[in-house]
Amino acid sequence: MGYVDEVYEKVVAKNPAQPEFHQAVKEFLETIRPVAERNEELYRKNALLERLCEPERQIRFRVPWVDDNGQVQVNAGYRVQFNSAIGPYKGGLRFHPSVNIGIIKFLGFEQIFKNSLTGLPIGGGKGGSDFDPKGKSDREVMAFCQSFMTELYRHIGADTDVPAGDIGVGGREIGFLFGQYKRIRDSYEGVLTGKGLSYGGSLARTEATGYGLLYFTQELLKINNIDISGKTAVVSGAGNVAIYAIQKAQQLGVKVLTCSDSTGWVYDPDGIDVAALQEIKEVNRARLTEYKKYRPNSEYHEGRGVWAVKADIALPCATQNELNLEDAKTLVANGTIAVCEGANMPTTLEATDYLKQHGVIFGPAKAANAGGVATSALEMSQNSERLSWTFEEVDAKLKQIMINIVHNIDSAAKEYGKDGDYAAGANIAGFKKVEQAMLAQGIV
Ligand SMILES: NC(=O)C1=CN([C@@H]2O[C@H](COP(=O)(O)OP(=O)(O)OC[C@H]3O[C@@H](n4cnc5c(N)ncnc54)[C@H](OP(=O)(O)O)[C@@H]3O)[C@@H](O)[C@H]2O)C=CC1
Ligand SMILES: O=C(O)CCC(=O)C(=O)O
Repeated sequence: MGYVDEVYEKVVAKNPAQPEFHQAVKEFLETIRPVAERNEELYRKNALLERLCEPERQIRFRVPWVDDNGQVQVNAGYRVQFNSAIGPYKGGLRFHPSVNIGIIKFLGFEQIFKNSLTGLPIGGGKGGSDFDPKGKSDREVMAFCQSFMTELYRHIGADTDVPAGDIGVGGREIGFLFGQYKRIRDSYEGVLTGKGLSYGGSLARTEATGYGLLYFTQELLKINNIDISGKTAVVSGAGNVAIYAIQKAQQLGVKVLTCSDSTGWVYDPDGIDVAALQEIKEVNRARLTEYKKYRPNSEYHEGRGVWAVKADIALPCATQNELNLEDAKTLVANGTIAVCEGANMPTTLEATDYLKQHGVIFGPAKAANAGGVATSALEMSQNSERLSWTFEEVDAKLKQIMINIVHNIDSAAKEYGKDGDYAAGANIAGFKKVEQAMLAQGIV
């Protein structure tokens, strides 16, 4: 048994019943195996991989709040501060009933390497709660956010840990969280990103993850001598990432045929109408069943099904493990040329292997969706210098960051004899910088 296998076994033994965390660690360790073998003595002596897989700090706390009927409710809150070797902890907050410590740890672990790939000085962290904002009044969401921040504030700060949004946490939630932090700390600082434009937010942060995904996909296809323009795409999700991925795809000449939420999915043969989607999801917080009212030619189906629609490009933008082996087989049978991940870990390990074995260009999440956190880091820069950049400035920087990521992961894959394996390239390139910083900083 080699070093990486030993480390994986220890992680599973020390963190029982956390399948998503195990999956993320396994995917990472398998792909950096050649680097670990080349440096085995050094890594073993410094327990480098063992330290990398152990969060620097993890916090779980009670979040009590009162609902509109006067009933007290209790949720669990989490923040996992995974690795600060290259900068303050940075990563989103997820509010969804499925949240548990294993989910937050997988997300925090991925965030370490994603943030490294951006080239910006940000460490990895993630947090959230099993609170479900769906169906709650604005007052209930505010009560929850205030209670959540009443504990979280003591662990975060502009130079310590800077949370942002993720599933279930958008502009409304960030506003309530920021207001409570400022009130408790009496400090107006860039402690959160994804803020509103009137109180320190950055232009283009709302669009950044989706736009970045498309800049990444465009460049990845380009280095494979394929022009993105004129292609068709299937997208899953109908939230922040999906909406702006669809918008940028259309600007680049791609026809997007589908989107989905947790109850069903839409097929629109004329291309998804982004304005309709924004009104349904961002303004009305409604279900996709509404879409047909805007587009009578479209179809709505209950359940899941977007991967069965034939298209050139697949962009999973909803949640983890939403694209399984059967879906991968369908995509290959349909002649899909590329899968680029907007969501975090949306493709199962078996599906990823199948896609790679069948020549599908695979853009892994930690590279493909890094545009969101990269733009968050640009928001931190603007907050530090107390200036705001124009949309065009931020968007141009975002585009260049995504182009750089494509070339860096391509070179890293080639350097270790894994030409075209961009998942390996992303893990290796992201890891190398963190590894150097950890070794330089001693045993901490
Ligand atoms: N926001 C960001 O900047 C970034 C987000 N990501 C990742 O992108 C993904 C989407 O995030 P984001 O768009 O921000 O989140 P949103 O909450 O805005 O949207 C999430 C979308 O995915 C659907 N969804 C969520 N959970 C499930 C589920 N269990 N099964 C089926 N559908 C589901 C939601 O449907 P419904 O409304 O019905 O729940 C909704 O359409 C996540 O994996 C997130 O971690 C990655 C990088 C940055
Ligand atoms: O903007 C951020 O800090 C984090 C975005 C995020 O949650 C992610 O990259 O998964």
